[in-house]
Amino acid sequence: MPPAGGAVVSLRDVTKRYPNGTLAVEGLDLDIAAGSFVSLLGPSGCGKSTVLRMMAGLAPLTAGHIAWPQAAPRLGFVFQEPTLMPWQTALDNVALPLKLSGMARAGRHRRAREMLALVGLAEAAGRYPRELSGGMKMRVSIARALATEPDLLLLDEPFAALDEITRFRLNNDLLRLWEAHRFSAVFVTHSVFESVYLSQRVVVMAAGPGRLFADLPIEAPAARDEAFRTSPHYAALCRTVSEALAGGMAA
Ligand SMILES: Nc1ncnc2c1ncn2[C@@H]1O[C@H](COP(=O)(O)OP(=O)(O)OP(=O)(O)O)[C@@H](O)[C@H]1O
Repeated sequence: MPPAGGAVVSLRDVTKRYPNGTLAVEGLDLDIAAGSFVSLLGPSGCGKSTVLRMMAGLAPLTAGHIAWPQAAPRLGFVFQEPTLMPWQTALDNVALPLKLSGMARAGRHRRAREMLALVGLAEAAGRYPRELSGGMKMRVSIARALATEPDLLLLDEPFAALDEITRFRLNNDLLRLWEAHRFSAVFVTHSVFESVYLSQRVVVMAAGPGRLFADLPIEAPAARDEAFRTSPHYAALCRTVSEALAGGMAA
């Protein structure tokens, strides 16, 4: 099967077996439409992180292939832990990927300041990670991932360790960033509520081995806000996704 038209990435019959014999993912076909926000949802161990890591080139495939229809797409990765360098300021942490790509100091600092402003941390540029809250550290991590203007942003449960209020706020911030910049996003989560709130599409995976169980479009208003979060429509969508997840867990 060729890559789907308009896809930023296409996985075809992708299988991953780890060296210890664990079959983490088997026969996965998945196309991510350019500019879309897709959540990967599923029980612990169903292979969500493995899929993301294979897309990022951090884990080799055992079989199948991953096609990138657009030449040399830029990728950004946001991990569950913010993974900031403790001895560098927020500004230098955000500027790091730009430094690695060879951008001169003045240019990368200018860009890093813009990115920190985008995530609401303009005032914290000179602070070290130990001086930032968990939510602020995650904002720095997102700013760092966006600094290289990625075509595809891969997020692996970025908000799982945060309290609910911070999580809701960062959900909104991430959506605003996505609306403004329209990068493609693949967001791994355990949370039905988060997946429905953020996504245009929720891909439910089942375990043993990891595979695609359900593929659900989320037909909801373009503006996702607190009114949407408390609407009957949101509740109904969450119920549908929740039932698919229960089916995937029983499968
Ligand atoms: N480096 C590794 N070596 C061996 N097995 C691994 C490795 N990484 C993951 N696995 C196994 O592969 C399977 C899929 O793991 P993965 O982390 O992709 O799942 P997940 O759905 O992201 O889980 P979680 O939601 O708990 O993070 C699990 O059985 C896990 O134990």
